Amino acid sequence: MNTIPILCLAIGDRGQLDAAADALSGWTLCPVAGLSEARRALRLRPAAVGLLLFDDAPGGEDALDAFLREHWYMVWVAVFHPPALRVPVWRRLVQEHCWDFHTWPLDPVRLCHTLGHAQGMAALRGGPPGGDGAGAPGSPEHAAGTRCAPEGTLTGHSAAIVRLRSQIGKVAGASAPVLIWGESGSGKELVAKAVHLCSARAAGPFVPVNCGAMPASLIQSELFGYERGAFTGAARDKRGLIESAEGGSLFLDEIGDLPMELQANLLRFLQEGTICRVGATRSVAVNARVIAASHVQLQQAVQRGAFREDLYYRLNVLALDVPPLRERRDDVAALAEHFFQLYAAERAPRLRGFSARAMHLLREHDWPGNVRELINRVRRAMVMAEGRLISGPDLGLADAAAPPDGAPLGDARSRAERDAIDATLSRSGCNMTVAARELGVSRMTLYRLLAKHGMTPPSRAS
Ligand SMILES: Nc1ncnc2c1ncn2[C@@H]1O[C@H](COP(=O)(O)OP(=O)(O)OP(=O)(O)O)[C@@H](O)[C@H]1O
Repeated sequence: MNTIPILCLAIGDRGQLDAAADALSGWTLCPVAGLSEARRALRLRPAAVGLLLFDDAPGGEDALDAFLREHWYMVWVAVFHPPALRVPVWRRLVQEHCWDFHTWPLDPVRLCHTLGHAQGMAALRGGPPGGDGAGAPGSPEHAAGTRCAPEGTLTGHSAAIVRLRSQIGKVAGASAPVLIWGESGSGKELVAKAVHLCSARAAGPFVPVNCGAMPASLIQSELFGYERGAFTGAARDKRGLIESAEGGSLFLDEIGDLPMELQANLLRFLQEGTICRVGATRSVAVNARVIAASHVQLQQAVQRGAFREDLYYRLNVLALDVPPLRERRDDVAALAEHFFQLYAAERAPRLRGFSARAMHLLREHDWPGNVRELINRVRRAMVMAEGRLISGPDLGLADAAAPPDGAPLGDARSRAERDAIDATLSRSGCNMTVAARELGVSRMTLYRLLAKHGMTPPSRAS
């Protein structure tokens, strides 16, 4: 008997449930007819695999589409009569949401085989958010005897994200500093929060500090605090951000931007667990875990003499790499759907989702601004779209013009990127902030792109 439950959902004729039960006698099925019953059943008992049964020409494809989007983390296997697939909307539903399909009448041996594979697939994905998939019997995390960051904290089910979730679980159980590397907008802060939330410090504070955004003149007093009279204007004692992370985690974003003199103070804190407020004569003990992040390889900064080597080794005990979005294209659809739901309040009421072409273009795009760029494009499209489905142009993703004969694809992409930057900069009056926002990337990324294409940054301040 296979005891892992499979949701068996009949759309249309309820008799399909009996036929499925006959074919799958050794399985634990949760039979439901219709979407309301399915939602109720999943609330009571989450399932990682669903069998979707439908007959010839069922109605309600919009509601089913919404239901399947809501339960995107499940692995779905469809069973239908072949004529149903002559209806384009049903063909699209199966194509978009189902991992495999069978046709009536059922072949029990083949179906058992498929469902076994579907369960294996579900275990790899980590299972339902808040359900018993992540770390559940049969899942890789369970086999490895480790905790795993819950799926809800990081959307995606690509192999890279499944691996990252498992690494977060392991790192969270330790107490050493963590160093997170990843391109701008790839999700470093989200990963840092996941480490904190999965750790024994979850009940304590998570204090983020962007070392790159703080003026050098303020950063020492902000981080370490000060005593009354330490400098003009210091009318009373003030705790710094490190002290306010007591019992929790201190997230130092863009650690590579920390001025040299403060790197020494941070090193002392990591070695001794104490800090000295500005103007103080005594040090105070602080119990906070340091999680640092950088979008530049710190080792190169060490070689340039811009980052202390001893601090680098002290921080680089547990390292996590957040892969850029272009290296986990399998996550793009799930992320786009996630943000579509997240910002549902902003969307035009008639908007139902993404066209298949838009999804294709999202998957093909190179995402220099990573997940942040995806958020910006989806939010803008949700406001600007005029049809029922978001199209490629709504997302600012037009089909790339065919490259001239013989031109490699890389050249065409590069030319299109350069043209887009050029046009946006001139539209924005050479304002880097406005242009970066319009392109859906950070200012930092825009500067990097300009350097990559040998373009000169505009001279006016922005
Ligand atoms: N896997 C994910 N699932 C859901 N949201 C994500 C995911 N990855 C990133 N995000 C979202 O994308 C945005 C950018 O992520 P985040 O701020 O963590 O990136 P970052 O690498 O720290 O960026 P920067 O280097 O610019 O500081 C945030 O709104 C974050 O919530």
